[in-house]
Amino acid sequence: MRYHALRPDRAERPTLTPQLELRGLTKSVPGGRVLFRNLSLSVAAGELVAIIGESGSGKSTLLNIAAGLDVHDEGQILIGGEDLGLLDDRGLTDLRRRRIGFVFQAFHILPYLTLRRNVALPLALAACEKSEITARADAMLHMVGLGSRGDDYARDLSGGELQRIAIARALIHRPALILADEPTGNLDSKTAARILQLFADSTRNSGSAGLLVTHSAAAAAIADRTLVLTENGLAPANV
Ligand SMILES: Nc1ncnc2c1ncn2[C@@H]1O[C@H](COP(=O)(O)OP(=O)(O)OP(=O)(O)O)[C@@H](O)[C@H]1O
Repeated sequence: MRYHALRPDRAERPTLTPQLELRGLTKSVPGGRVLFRNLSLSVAAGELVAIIGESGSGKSTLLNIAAGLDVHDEGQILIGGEDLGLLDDRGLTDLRRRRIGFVFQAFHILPYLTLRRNVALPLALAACEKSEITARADAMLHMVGLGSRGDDYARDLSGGELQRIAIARALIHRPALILADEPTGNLDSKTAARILQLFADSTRNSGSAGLLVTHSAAAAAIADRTLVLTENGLAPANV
């Protein structure tokens, strides 16, 4: 278990407004089974929190709830201080585009687009100038070590390269919150370790709050805090 006190660079930082706040969340699934009750969590800008837990405990469901993609029974979710419960469908969609980045295990990268266009997709939806989109996409490709490959097609990439593109795309619009669901599940352990380090560094450098669901001890070790999900909410994990 790592504590902030072990990281002087983080301990000296002034307290920041949490980018993600979950307050008293309860979620049950059809049939009445309660996945978790009264769950609370606060994640600051630049902080990376790993969530572990048994298969079926509700980790992916929790990420989806944090993004407003699934509904909860009770509780409140704030992203960058904005209360999701006060938004209609359109407001939620807009908030997701502006403030959230996703990295999924299955990548969701479009094979017949170039790497530059894949990475730039969140900006295209935000209606930026074309020159700015290209410059920012190229900067993100550079950050993930694929700076010379913007014109290549995603269909030609390896699993590790695809995951780097997914990270670049998730961060390009400088989201308040980045959510990652088992981002290295398909990768060999050496590639997974590199991708995780990249994910952690990029999240911290972008000043995003990161929430990472994982089964991997290596992934948990790279986070600032690791929490285990149970029916009673989140508790510090012994890793
Ligand atoms: N809409 C739903 N209807 C019925 N059951 C659901 C629904 N959504 C989630 N569940 C159940 O809730 C449980 C939690 O699922 P979830 O995918 O969040 O778990 P997880 O912790 O991410 O699992 P894993 O580690 O295996 O990926 C599962 O048993 C799943 O079948």
